[in-house]
Amino acid sequence: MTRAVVFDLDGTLIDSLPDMTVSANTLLAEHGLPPLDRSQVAGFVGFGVRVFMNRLIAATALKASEYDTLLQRFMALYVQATDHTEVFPHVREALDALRDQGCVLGLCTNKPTAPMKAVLAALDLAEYFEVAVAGDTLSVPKPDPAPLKLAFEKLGATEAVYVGDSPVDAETAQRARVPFLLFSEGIRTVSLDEIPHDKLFHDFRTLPESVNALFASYPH
Ligand SMILES: O=C(O)COP(=O)(O)O
Ligand SMILES: [Mg+2]
Repeated sequence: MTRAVVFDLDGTLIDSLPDMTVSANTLLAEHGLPPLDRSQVAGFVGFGVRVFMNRLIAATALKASEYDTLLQRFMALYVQATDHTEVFPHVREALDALRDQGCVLGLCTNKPTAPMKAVLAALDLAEYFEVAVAGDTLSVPKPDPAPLKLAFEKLGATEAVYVGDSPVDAETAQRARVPFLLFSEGIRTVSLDEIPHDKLFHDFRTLPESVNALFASYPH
C-alpha cells in the first residue's frame, strides 16, 4: 500500500501572488505602463504561464503581436522572483507529519519547471517531494488529468489525494478520479462553494488528520 499526497504549489503551499504581481508590474513598467494590483493578477493565475501572459496582455496595453518576447522577458523576471513569496503557515509541520504517517509526497503545479525549482530551492521545500510535475513537464497542463496521473504513477500510489486551491485543481482531481482537498486561503477569484471538493481546510495543522480520514474511507 502506498499512500500518496500530491500538492498544487501556487496558492496551496506557497503564497506566491506577491511575486507574480511584482514580475507582471516590472514588465508593465518596462513598457511604460501602470501597475496592476494583486487581486487583478490573481485572475491570471491557474492555467500556467501562457494563459497568464494572454490574460495580462488582454488586461493592459501590452501588445499581443509581441507575445513571444513578452513571455521570454516575463519568464526571466519570474524565475528570480522569490523574495516576496512565503510558505503558508504550518505547511512544513503538516508535510513532516504526513511523512511520519508513512505518506509519500509529490507536487503537481502549472508553474513552469524553472520558476518552480527556483522557488522550492529559495524556500527550502524541495526535499519533501519525491516527484514534481510542472506546467511544462507534459504537453498538456492541468486541468488535463495527465500531469496529476503522472505524479501518482511515479509515486507508485495505491491510494491518492490531491490538495489544491483552485477550480483548475478541482477539475483536475475529478478527471483523474482522486479525492480533492481544498485550501481556502489560496489564490482564488471564485467562491469556495463553486469549487467541488471532498473536504475544505483553512489551516495546515488540520491537514494530516483530514488526509488520514480520507484514506480511511478509501474504497479497498
Ligand atoms: O502557475 C499557475 O498558473 C498556477 O500554478 P499552480 O498550479 O501551482 O497553482
Ligand atoms: Mg494553485
